[in-house]
Amino acid sequence: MAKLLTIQGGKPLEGSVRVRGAKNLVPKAMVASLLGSEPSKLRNVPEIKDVEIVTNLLTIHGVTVDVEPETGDLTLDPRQMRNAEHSEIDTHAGDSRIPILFCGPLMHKNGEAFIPDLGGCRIGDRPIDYHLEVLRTFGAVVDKQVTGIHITAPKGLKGAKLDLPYPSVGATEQVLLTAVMAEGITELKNAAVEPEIHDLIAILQQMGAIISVNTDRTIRIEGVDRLSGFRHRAIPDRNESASWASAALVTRGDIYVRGAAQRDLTAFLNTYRKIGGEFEVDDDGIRFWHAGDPLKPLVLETDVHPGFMTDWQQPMVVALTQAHGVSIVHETVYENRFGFTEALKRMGASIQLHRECLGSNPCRFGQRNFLHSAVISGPSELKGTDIDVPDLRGGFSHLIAALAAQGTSRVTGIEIINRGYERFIDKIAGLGADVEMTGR
Ligand SMILES: CC(=O)N[C@H]1[C@@H](OP(=O)(O)OP(=O)(O)OC[C@H]2O[C@@H](n3ccc(=O)[nH]c3=O)[C@H](O)[C@@H]2O)O[C@H](CO)[C@@H](O)[C@@H]1O
Ligand SMILES: C=C(OP(=O)(O)O)C(=O)O
Repeated sequence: MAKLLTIQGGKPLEGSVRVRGAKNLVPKAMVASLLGSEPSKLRNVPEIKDVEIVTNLLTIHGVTVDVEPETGDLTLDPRQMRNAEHSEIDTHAGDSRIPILFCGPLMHKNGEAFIPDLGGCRIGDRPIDYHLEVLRTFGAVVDKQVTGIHITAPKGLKGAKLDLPYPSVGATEQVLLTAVMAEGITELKNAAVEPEIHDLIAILQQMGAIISVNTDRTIRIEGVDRLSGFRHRAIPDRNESASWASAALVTRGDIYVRGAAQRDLTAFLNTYRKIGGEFEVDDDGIRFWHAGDPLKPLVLETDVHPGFMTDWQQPMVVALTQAHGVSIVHETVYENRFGFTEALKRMGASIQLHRECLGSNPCRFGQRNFLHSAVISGPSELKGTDIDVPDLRGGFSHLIAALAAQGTSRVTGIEIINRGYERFIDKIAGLGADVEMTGR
């Protein structure tokens, strides 16, 4: 029988949760360890599915990965690295987006890479054209095959002048992980500058890389012949922190998020204050709570860093269903990130989706046929329903809507949420939620 989570809603979430290393950094740091001639140690690693997937991928490439789940200490030893069989790699097709980042390290170390079809949240087309274009500019030869891509560098990888059409996080990481050991200098314009990118740069610098970041989104990398290992504590997961903050608002609760870092949440905290949420920062985390006054509607646009992160959008939309008035959310990073609102509407929320750009940020989706703006009228009384989780953040958003709703919700597909939220059922139960898991 498939796993089923039954939620009796209507109780405020109250108490404390711990957030560990960022889902959007930890797997990339693990990939970086491939570049080292010595073992690396990563601390603050959460027990999430994406870490398990990358552990398996590294293991089949001969890397020894030792994990202490309780302390979150991970040791990665690449000294026996080897090429993996395509059939072994194929078993990870569709699991996550991380395999595409193996290209540079595997080409540097093994002379070739085979990358399976990617997974990740279905929130848009998510092409990899920028990745392939930058790899080709470094000198790679890309052979698209039926089950993935085979990539080689017969003449070696050489530093290049690159300019991304959009500041893609993944493509920036692709450049970093390839350029650090490419011959000569790489200059990347229009790079992503998310906190997770800076953390990856810190890791690569520890390994011996030479990387500078300018204020104009330009990153300059001087290739080196050899990298050693790193010892690093992963930055906390700002997206999980923001998710719990929204959960406190939606359920009229009070949640202390141990490990949350204010530095990486500036845009989120500004929005949280505008909607009427309260927060208090201390040395160990941030307390988030609903102050009791009616929540205020907002006009919000997602953007690349330092803007309002797209991964915060979905839980925040649930909070906006409880605000008094009309809110507008313009999603400018992914063309199709409002699919999760269908279940919210079934729960009683009033949300209309629009193809037009309802905002002032230049957006790539305006002249195309994508429902990427939402108008939310609140407050709505939410009622429990049956839900099948569509994607990671959409799934968490459905959970918090169900926790706030009157009545019972039955949620399937919750495994998807494990990709980025560590022990989330224990956490919501610890915050006082009335939940029951059945099935396996
Ligand atoms: C594992 C991970 O870290 N995932 C995060 C990462 O995803 P990811 O790195 O996949 O996201 P990108 O920043 O690359 O994507 C941003 C936009 O660029 C487009 N694009 C990207 C690459 C490409 O080759 N061609 C192209 O058109 C995408 O379709 C999307 O519209 O950054 C996103 C934006 O902050 C976050 O939402 C994800 O949580
Ligand atoms: C979109 C996300 O992740 P991924 O890129 O791994 O699909 C996310 O974390 O919200």
